[in-house]
Amino acid sequence: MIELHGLTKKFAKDRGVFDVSFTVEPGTVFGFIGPNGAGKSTAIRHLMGLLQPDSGKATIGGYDCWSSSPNVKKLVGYLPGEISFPADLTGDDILTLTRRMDRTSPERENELLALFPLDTKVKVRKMSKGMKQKLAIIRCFMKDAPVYLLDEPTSGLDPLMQERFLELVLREKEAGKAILMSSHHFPEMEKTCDHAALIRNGRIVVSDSIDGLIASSRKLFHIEFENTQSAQQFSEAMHGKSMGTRVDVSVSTTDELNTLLQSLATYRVISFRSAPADLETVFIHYYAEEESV
Ligand SMILES: Nc1ncnc2c1ncn2[C@@H]1O[C@H](COP(=O)(O)OP(=O)(O)OP(=O)(O)O)[C@@H](O)[C@H]1O
Repeated sequence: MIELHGLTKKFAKDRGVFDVSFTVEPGTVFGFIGPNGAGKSTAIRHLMGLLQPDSGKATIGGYDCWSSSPNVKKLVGYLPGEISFPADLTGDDILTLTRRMDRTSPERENELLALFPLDTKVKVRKMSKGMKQKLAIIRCFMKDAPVYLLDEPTSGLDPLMQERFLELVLREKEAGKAILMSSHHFPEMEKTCDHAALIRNGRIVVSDSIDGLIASSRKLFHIEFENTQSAQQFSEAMHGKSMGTRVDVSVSTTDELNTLLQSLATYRVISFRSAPADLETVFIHYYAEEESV
């Protein structure tokens, strides 16, 4: 439904997106992860027909996002990363405009207003960041679109609203929508996404199903030894991190795991715990590498 094929747009050296390809099928959520300035919004703006690629292409429902932009826009609910409603309009004004433009159903609008309560009489200039975000979410989902492009959708929302937003995304996914969602928030990606890709310096560096990503991640173990001397010895041998009698150590291959278990068998161990693998473990080191560049 959503397809990027070798999408390339160069703003400056290493700035932009380079040879980005992925597909989002109906009834699935695709997570787009990456450090600040990595190229997530640029890719999403191409899908909205707001930018013309230098090469490659973006299509939605078979329509080219640049040359058939009006057809694409009919299929898409878009939540931009930066909300910029006219400051002098009220929430009601914006919802009325949306109703007219997208011929939305009053039931869907009321349902969304019940999920994300909002004083719609207030002018945009007087709204908090979270209020504007709720208004943008209501506006985006009022359109019962087959495709949603969501750029950092939970930014500014409080935890209850974040939770409601995730429920809404899961419901829309059940209804067969194709959803692309960019975020820096790993737990919410893990709850909603079927597939995720990490983009860095404009290039996709990892892309897989969530289960595949987690299965391939480094496994972290917390081990408690009888004394600090054993902990230190073991930690040095296994390149772990020791804190008193405790050692944290991670492994990525079966060979490494077996070396760890063999070495451990020569010590008296008090407790051995494996930390649950999650998306954060998979991706966080890409963010750390970015910092050290
Ligand atoms: N119109 C533009 N002209 C020139 N450079 C741009 C333009 N839009 C984006 N860039 C640059 O392209 C790169 C990617 O920006 P983009 O906004 O896509 O990142 P992002 O992954 O969405 O970041 P964030 O997580 O901070 O929102 C950045 O280096 C940015 O400065």
